[in-house]
Amino acid sequence: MFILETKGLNKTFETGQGTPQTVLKDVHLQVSKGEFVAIMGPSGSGKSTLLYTISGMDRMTSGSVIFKGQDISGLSERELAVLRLNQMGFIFQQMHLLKNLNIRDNIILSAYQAKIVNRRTINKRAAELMKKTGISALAERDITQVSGGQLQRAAICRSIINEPDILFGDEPTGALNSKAASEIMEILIDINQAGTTILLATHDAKVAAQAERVLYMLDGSITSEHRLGKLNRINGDLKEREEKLSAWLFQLGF
Ligand SMILES: Nc1ncnc2c1ncn2[C@@H]1O[C@H](COP(=O)(O)OP(=O)(O)OP(=O)(O)O)[C@@H](O)[C@H]1O
Repeated sequence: MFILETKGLNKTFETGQGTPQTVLKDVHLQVSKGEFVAIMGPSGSGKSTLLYTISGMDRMTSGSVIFKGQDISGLSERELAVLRLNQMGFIFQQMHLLKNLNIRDNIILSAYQAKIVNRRTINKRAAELMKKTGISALAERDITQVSGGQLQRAAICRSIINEPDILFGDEPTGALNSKAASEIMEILIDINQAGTTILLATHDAKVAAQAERVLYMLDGSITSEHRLGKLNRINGDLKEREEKLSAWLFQLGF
């Protein structure tokens, strides 16, 4: 069963200089429930635009996006906002945490807004997530008083507090050193193994090698895909996966 499907998805930006730019071209994508999919491709190939369009943050020009059996192209802005709040999680670099709130309040804010469960449950869930991601001691800190890796952990807690069906990530480890990046990936894999579907864009083969399937985008289209299968954490086959992925990317000229 597909949790997410796009059919003939196109996105054209009006650039203001008279020449519209078509950034997504006839994208057909199918993501199964519980899958972990990475999107790679050169800078400017349309990875971020794809994530924004699929999640309804940006309007598609034509085509359709079917999420959990529902075509979301006809939904109003308000309906899309509710869908995103309740069923989707985002770890995007542009979506900063709020400066006037401490770490805990940043994490719980969207859950209070969603009102799916009561505040007591939300607070309990936030405490569990902070514990799991190792930031419990930082709950009261201002977001300017923690490291980039710690901030990213808080962003992850915030993105999953409403227990989304799907988690979108745009370079979720992009700004981090390699130790912090691999710790974040551990957390994402835990989330995926607990059942959340993950779709993330990355330039980093080490990150993508942990996904089940890697898609390659070129000039607005998905031109190729590489199936790696589920990561076996116990046997630690990451190095081999990374080598296979790098060889594939090399063939594609990446
Ligand atoms: N709001 C916008 N208006 C006009 N053009 C845009 C807009 N957003 C993105 N683009 C253009 O769309 C193309 C794809 O951009 P996008 O950010 O999706 O690529 P990307 O593959 O995510 O790149 P990167 O790896 O550098 O993040 C680029 O040429 C970009 O300039």
